[in-house]
Amino acid sequence: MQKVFNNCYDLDRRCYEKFGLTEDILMEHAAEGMARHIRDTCGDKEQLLIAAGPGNNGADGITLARLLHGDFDVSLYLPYGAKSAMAKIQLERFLQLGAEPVQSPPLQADIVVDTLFGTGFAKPLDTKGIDLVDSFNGMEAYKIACDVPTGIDPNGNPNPIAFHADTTITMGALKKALFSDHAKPYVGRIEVVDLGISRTHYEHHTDAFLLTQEDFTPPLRTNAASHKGTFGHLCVIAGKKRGAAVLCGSAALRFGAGLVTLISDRNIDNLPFSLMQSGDLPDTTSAIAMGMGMGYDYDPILIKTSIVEDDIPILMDADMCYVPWIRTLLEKCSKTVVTPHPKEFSVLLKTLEIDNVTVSEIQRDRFGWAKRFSEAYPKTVLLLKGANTLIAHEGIIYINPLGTPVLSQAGSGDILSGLIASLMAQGYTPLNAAINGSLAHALSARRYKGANFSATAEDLIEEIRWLVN
Ligand SMILES: NC(=O)C1=CN([C@@H]2O[C@H](COP(=O)(O)OP(=O)(O)OC[C@H]3O[C@@H](n4cnc5c(N)ncnc54)[C@H](O)[C@@H]3O)[C@@H](O)[C@H]2O)[C@H](O)CC1
Repeated sequence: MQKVFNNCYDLDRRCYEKFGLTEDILMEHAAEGMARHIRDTCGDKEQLLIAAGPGNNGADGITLARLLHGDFDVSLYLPYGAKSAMAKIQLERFLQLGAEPVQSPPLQADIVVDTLFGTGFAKPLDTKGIDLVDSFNGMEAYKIACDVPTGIDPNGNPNPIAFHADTTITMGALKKALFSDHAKPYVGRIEVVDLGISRTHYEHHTDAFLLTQEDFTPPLRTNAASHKGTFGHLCVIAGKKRGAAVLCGSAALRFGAGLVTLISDRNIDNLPFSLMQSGDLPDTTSAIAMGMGMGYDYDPILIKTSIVEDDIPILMDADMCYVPWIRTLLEKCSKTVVTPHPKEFSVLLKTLEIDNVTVSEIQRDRFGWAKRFSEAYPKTVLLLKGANTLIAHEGIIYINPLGTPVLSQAGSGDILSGLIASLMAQGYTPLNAAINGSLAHALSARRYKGANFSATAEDLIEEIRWLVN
């Protein structure tokens, strides 16, 4: 897990006060990090265009121009001039080389480094900025963004457009803006550069963490004297669209639940042999999944009472966001996970009378809304689906950036529910179940070898068998 911050201004200040570093030292390391990346990965390329803005993001770029001048054919372009104190100092140092900034950017370059605006990006790009970013995006070049791609605002939204980076080299620590859904197409690969001090020392407290593959803890079986009851009994409520419950149950079984029963008052035809069905909740139930394909008029009487009385761990997806009695479960049960996509989340916020917001308002501030929900319902783990899935609990947010377009497929959400509920049935805490279920979902998609448009829900379930670490 890596720490993620709103921005680095407080961390920089702490560096000056606690470790006696200066802005100049930090900046030299920022630029040296970019220079190292360019030397290591672009040794065969010659023409380097650096577009530098007026502030310290631009100052990083001017510093980079000095570091690489002589080794590369450097064009330094300053469309807004050099305005911050450090930008002026760095420009003076650049001029001492006998070099000059160019008056207009070359039409083509091998490498384009965007150092126009970083964490100080404060208002929409003006026409000049839009035209520049647009022309850079159209170039066939290797594109590097310094800290944050220009145009991405602090909430991670292109405003109104953004630099399309192949790689973003971010300074000191990861920033939330890089992990919004809207920023995902723009950031490319993300690298963090140390600023004269290890990240361990540079980073401080935060409320957000980035999940990596190394965080994945699969439910490997270590108990040699086990039996099927050792690994829990998941019950999936099968409502109107029974296929959703079958996919959920099949994924849960594949991910290690000892027993999976579909609960329905009607016979379910063509059920896979490994899934059971029942009209009532069995006494051995160790977790419940409900909502997927359930419909909005499901009669909860019996089920709701047993869930609440026995405080059974429960995963709620999809249609559960629409039913007012979700509130009882969220308030009375101590182990709950809710897994909406943005539209369902908008409905859920309304159902729970937290707020009335549109899907696009949610998508423009996913971190903010996820945090707000988790503060209103601290016992519940929220998993907000998206290109970068967010998992929120007690105001802390975990980001899963590993999802791919392979997952944009009917049934994919039912599988995610099954993976998480399977772990809940096996005794994982709701938070660990949400984290590991979400990682398993993304890693299955990454393992899939077919064309990225071709995976069906069944294909994803097949991939689960290979998730050993
Ligand atoms: N630890 C670190 O992250 C370090 C980061 N460094 C770099 O410094 C920038 C942040 O610098 P700052 O001067 O605060 O902000 P910017 O350069 O991003 O921009 C500020 C500058 O731009 C003007 N401005 C803002 N938005 C717009 C706009 N849309 N149109 C026109 N002008 C705009 C604003 O008024 C200011 O003049 C960070 O990203 C890193 O790259 C340092 O290297 C130290 C360590």
